[in-house]
Amino acid sequence: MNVLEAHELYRFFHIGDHEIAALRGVSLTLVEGELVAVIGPSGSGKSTLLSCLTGLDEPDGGHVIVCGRRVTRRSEASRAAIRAVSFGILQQSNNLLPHLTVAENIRLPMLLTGSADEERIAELLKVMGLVHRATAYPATLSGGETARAGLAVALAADPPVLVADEPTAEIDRRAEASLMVYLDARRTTGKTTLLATHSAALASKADRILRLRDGRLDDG
Ligand SMILES: Nc1ncnc2c1ncn2[C@@H]1O[C@H](COP(=O)(O)OP(=O)(O)OP(=O)(O)O)[C@@H](O)[C@H]1O
Repeated sequence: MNVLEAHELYRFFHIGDHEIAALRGVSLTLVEGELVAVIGPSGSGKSTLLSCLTGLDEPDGGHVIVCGRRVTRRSEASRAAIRAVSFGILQQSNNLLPHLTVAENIRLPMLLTGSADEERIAELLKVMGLVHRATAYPATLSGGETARAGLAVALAADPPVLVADEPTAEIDRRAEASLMVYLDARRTTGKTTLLATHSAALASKADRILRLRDGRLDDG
């Protein structure tokens, strides 16, 4: 079953008279249980693509469908509602709310989609090596801890689609290995994952690699 579809996405940015075509007609389809990696040089449009897919950004052309619902051309509130139930998102900038502790940040996506599963919170804290930081606030975390906490938040609600921008950029080997175990487990339960990554190790675990160049996908 198709879980995520993008049809002919275009996104332009303007700086003065200069136009940047960040996405130029990107189409893709992800099915249940697929782990797909998007790779491409810096500036090729990976982050823009992920933002448009998850409704964090609105493309200038084309449309996106997740779990049978259109994401694009909707109000911000309705995009946010679809996002909460369909996506776990890890962005390059940290996705932690500053006034909540690590454990509270992990609990929040669960509360938004149902109820908090304290066992799962404990497991995510353990897998990400954050048990001792459960009651810490984001401002007091190291870069690696912030990245791992962000991952735990993205995985918290066991979302149908996990979309992660450079999930291993700031984490060590052990955390990367834990993440890979988690991603494998998602596959076997039919959950879909889309990663933008520069990590060859991570991309090699994917079922499929999509190559982005100057806002267009090569055949992968
Ligand atoms: N808000 C914005 N305003 C102007 N230009 C932007 C904006 N966001 C992205 N761009 C431009 O769009 C292009 C694609 O950027 P994007 O961040 O999607 O690339 P990327 O492949 O994710 O890069 P990286 O691997 O360095 O994170 C780049 O030329 C970038 O400078």
